[in-house]
Amino acid sequence: MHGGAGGTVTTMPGCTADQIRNRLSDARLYLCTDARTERGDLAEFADAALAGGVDILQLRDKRDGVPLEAAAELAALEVLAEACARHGALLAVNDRADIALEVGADILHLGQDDIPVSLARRIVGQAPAIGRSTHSTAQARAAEQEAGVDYFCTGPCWPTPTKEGRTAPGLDLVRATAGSAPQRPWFAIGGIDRARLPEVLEAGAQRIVVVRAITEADDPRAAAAELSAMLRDGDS
Ligand SMILES: Cc1ncc(COP(=O)(O)OP(=O)(O)O)c(N)n1
Ligand SMILES: Cc1nc(C(=O)O)sc1CCOP(=O)(O)O
Ligand SMILES: [Mg+2]
Repeated sequence: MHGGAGGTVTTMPGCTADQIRNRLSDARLYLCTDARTERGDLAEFADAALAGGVDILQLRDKRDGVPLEAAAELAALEVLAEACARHGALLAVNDRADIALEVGADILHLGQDDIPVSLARRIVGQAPAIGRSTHSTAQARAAEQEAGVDYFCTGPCWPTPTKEGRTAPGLDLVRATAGSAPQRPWFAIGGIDRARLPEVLEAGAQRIVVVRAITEADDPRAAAAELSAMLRDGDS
């Protein structure tokens, strides 16, 4: 899918733009993980989550809202790039187009307060998919139409300590988005776990993003496998 093996992270030929978008369209389970610096088990954790069925893996390490320094982010992404390559999953970078370009990421994720999509495209080129966070029906509609955007997320579905201070539009935004039948893939995010997933599916989402439901699980592989099975239950 992407480069990034060995002592330094290098940009290598990855998937074509079409291959990335096909895999994105098939994806159901998207995980954001921190670098697990204290636990020191990032490679083992990533292997477990991906073996359980995670389709997209993003590095999102923001303790108290503060992102990792670039060198630490590149080192963690090298580990995740190798894991994604082992499992055929998509690697996503959060916020930073320069780092996405450097590691040959499949996906760059941008929020409402991040750099404009048009600028990100000039940096990363056409191949990587770009995703957008949305928190209202107006933002979701804009993300569905904005040039250069390949998928979007709606949330938070529930208030979450992972993104403190963000007002939750709740499942109403999921229902409204599902009702508008977007042409681009979209994911529900925020406070989703195994117990709440049936409500999210009932509201009309087919894809989800999670953090704690897998990062804080005693058995990340089993947690991912359970979510993945529930998400794919309706697939033929
Ligand atoms: C897949 C995915 N969805 C949403 C977010 C949140 O992005 P953003 O609003 O820019 O907040 P930060 O994560 O950057 O703090 C995301 N990272 N990934
Ligand atoms: C990173 C992030 N973005 C959100 C958004 O609504 O855009 S909610 C969120 C955190 C999701 O974490 P958890 O699964 O632990 O609740
Ligand atoms: Mg962001």
